[in-house]
Amino acid sequence: MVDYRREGNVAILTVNNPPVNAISTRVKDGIYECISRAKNDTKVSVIVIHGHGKHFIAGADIHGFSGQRESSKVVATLPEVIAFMEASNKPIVAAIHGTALGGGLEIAMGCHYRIATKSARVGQPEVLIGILPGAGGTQRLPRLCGLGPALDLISTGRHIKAPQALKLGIIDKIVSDDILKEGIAFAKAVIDKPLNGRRISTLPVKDAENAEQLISAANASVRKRQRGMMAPIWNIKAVAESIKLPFDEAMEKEAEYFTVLVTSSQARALQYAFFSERLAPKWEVPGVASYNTVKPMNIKTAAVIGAGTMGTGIAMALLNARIPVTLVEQNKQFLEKGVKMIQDLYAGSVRLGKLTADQAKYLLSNLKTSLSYDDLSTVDCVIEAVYENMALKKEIFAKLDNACKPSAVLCSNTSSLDIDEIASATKRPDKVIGTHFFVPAYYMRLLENVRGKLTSPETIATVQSLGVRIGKIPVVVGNCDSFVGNRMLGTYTSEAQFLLEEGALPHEVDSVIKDFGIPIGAFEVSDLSGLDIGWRIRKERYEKLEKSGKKHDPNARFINGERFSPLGDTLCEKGRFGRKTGMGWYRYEKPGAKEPFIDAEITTLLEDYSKKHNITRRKISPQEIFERCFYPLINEGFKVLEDGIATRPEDIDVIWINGYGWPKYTGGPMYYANQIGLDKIYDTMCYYYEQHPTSSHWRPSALLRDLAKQQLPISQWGKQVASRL
Ligand SMILES: CCC/C=C/C(=O)SCCNC(=O)CCNC(=O)[C@H](O)C(C)(C)COP(=O)([O-])OP(=O)([O-])OC[C@H]1O[C@@H](n2cnc3c(N)ncnc32)[C@H](O)[C@@H]1OP(=O)([O-])[O-]
Repeated sequence: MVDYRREGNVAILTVNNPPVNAISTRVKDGIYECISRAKNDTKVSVIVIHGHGKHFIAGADIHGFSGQRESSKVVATLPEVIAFMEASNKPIVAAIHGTALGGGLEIAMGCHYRIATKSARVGQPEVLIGILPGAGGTQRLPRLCGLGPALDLISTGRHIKAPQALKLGIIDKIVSDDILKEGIAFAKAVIDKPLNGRRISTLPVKDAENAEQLISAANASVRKRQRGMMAPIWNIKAVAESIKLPFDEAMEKEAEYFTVLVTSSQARALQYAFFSERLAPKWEVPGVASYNTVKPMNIKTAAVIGAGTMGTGIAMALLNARIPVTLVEQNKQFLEKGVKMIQDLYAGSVRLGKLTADQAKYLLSNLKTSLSYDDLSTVDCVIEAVYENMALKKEIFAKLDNACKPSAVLCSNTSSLDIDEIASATKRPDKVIGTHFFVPAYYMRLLENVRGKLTSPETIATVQSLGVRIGKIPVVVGNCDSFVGNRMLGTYTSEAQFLLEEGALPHEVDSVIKDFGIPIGAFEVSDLSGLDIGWRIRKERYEKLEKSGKKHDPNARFINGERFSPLGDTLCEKGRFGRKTGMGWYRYEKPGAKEPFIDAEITTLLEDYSKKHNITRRKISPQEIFERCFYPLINEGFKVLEDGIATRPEDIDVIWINGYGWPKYTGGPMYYANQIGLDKIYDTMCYYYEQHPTSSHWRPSALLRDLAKQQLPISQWGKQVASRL
């Protein structure tokens, strides 16, 4: 785990714990033993510590916080090992490449010098997994780079690159990529330098005079940006101790706060989410294939059909990953508008300093445009992103099938339509797959990849690997109406509207949702994305219904015996499409404005609606709003697993965290269900099903019923689910 060798008078410690040199108990013990050996070796004058493989050290082993810990051969804890390193009379140099994160940066701060390659990144990301830098990071970082930057880095968990770390004083020098050679040379040059000023724990905290202001600004920022999360608050509290107490006493406080966090349910949930996000690309379709049995095709060029918001966003996601894109539209005007959208967004990134003008120019140079599918004969992959209309999509796929080379993968960005039916328009259904991106597609990390009945494992592997390449978290799901995310969302939006029929107002429902931690309420999001989008899909369904001989009544509160709320249609008929028309479930100052206001017209509309349908309006408690919005959603997640549409509960949680703003610190709907208790959810579902027998989303899932009896942790019942498929 940690190798020791000597080159002349330089002891070289190599941390070797693939894949990221995480600090397991054995790594910690190894470092302690090797430092002891170097201290005792009279031939050694200086010590270099570096990492084997791609990283210096990416932090403590996250498995160790919730799983069983290995027993330690040495008594020292990580903070003690770091103190032991700092106290060494032989200089220690941390030679950093890849990343020095969390405990990795804390170890580097226990060294007397830190050098790094230009591309190396450092940070204290513990907050993102619900804990704090409990090996002295909250005390050494403010001494090293100042209170302000330390509060920022520790409370946000963001990584910074070596040049910025150098400016902040976190590292001493940027060196070439031959990190070990550089480390040895640097070590030799500092052998005789005095160490007193190099022991960070002995230094005063920089910018301590502005402490009050900096701490209150950090707290205000956390309240705004990381609402509901307990770790950022405790991280700030721990850093604040650095200006109140001497180092050793502040370390005791750090340890105390660390214990509070590491045992919290938020930390467990965040760590579960960390591993779930890394599991998602490793797809598995039981009985069919999995990521480690199939090789993806290499996508060198791509095309996007449709230059609207979705199409341009997808094109940018591909361009950002250096994949040349041909953007196709049906007329010049739409195409020009789309290109302008892309140019404007890149110009914005340049203004914000996220890209240089040259980088933006380079990215745009990979964008081609076309009005003809004839230009797509050589592309490896096409992503269709036109509006949701089956006839149109089938027409496009038939044309693509003729225009593209036989090996090209054809993807649809549909958010709800049947992939098999789309694929049936082609002679290559094995190469057709759904790639459901989320708005804005260049930013949102989720990619829901929908496999059809005939989609080949190679096609699944290709879009999964493309997803990773363009910086997404790709999740494979099966084909059903609205797939996983939107299928579950359907229960939540329906129930939110039923609550309005019975007495709640949009802002009351939204505030319960936001209090739970979802950043935007159901009605706010509906106004944001536009009520007309769902209306168009529903109108297509009504037309289908009418074609099958059933007349659709616009006032109907039931469709095929199933409870339905026509409120969304009513609003659309009044031109209330949401933010874009300045009115939807809320009122806005003007079309396009962002801030929603409670609209008395909506209150009257709801009261009239309830009267017309003989519904006695009542005050609905936040608890009932919560259960009615979220329990059917969770239950639908179990149905999705039951149907084999998702194969793992972790995938559902990843979808909800990354596509729908589900608070990560609750782990996602499936993990959260376990925390509430599956038996409690099941009983509540039964209760509401009795009250609302015409809403099938209240019918409890059989899987939920079975699992409710067993009371197992999610990791165990997740395996049971997979073995049933
Ligand atoms: C008192 C103690 C105080 C200190 C606390 C801490 O340090 S807390 C820690 C503070 N540090 C952090 O929070 C850093 C967390 N890590 C990261 O941010 C990124 O992994 C990365 C930037 C290091 C590499 O990104 P990348 O996109 O190149 O790669 P990737 O992300 O896909 O990971 C590759 C594999 O490594 C695995 N794995 C990774 N890290 C850890 C870990 N610490 N542990 C265990 N495993 C870890 C990961 O699961 C995956 O495994 P798989 O699926 O192949 O079996």
